[in-house]
Amino acid sequence: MTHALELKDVWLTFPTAEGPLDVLKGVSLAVEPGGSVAIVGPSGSGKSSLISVAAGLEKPSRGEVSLLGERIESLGEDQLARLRRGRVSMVFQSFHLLETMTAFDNVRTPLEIAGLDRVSARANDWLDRVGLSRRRLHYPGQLSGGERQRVAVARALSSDPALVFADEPTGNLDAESGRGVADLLFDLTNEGSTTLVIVTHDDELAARAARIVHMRDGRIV
Ligand SMILES: Nc1ncnc2c1ncn2[C@@H]1O[C@H](COP(=O)(O)OP(=O)(O)OP(=O)(O)O)[C@@H](O)[C@H]1O
Repeated sequence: MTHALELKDVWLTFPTAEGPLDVLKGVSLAVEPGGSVAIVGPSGSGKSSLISVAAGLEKPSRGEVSLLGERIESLGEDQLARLRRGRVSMVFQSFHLLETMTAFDNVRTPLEIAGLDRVSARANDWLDRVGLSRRRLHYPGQLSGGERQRVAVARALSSDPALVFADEPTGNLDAESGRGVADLLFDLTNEGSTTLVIVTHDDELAARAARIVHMRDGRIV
């Protein structure tokens, strides 16, 4: 595999009442395995759209998307799920934890679904690494924002994925817990061979990535 992620002339167009709206306008991007890339740009410039298309959450209207060496734009849901399972993870601004599950189960369940071994030991180990071993049996509603995001980071990284997409992972956190979550994301992905693609408004956070990609009006500039 030469690239962890490759986009070639990707367009994303939505129908709107005023006619078609081009949200991505011919974006090309190649990310080497093991690196980190920050995507920055003004609000509405297409950063979240880019990450959604790159992660396979949204189909491009035109262009090619390769994830871990495989073209994904014409894959069905099941094929895409199989490709991503345990190898591609997401961290969202709003955490996306399952409220009815403990922190431990939020981390363990995806590992089980991915068919990995030692799922309980891994979940405990990762909760420990993010500093939450004493909160394993707490539900998301019993955790602070920073703690919730640390559970989400443990969940994202516990499968030892090849690629992690993080969309404004510190956007809902105060400066101090944001810094803690950013430290974890960068340190823990650097430790392994995980590629990190992070969307952020925060220049300090972006500066920690090996490479910064600037977006403006649906294009990389
Ligand atoms: N489903 C949709 N239908 C129509 N327009 C959309 C849709 N999704 C996104 N857009 C538009 O696409 C543009 C880019 O949105 P996107 O969320 O990718 O920007 P962003 O750079 O991530 O912004 P922010 O930093 O504010 O999160 C915006 O103008 C948005 O309104």
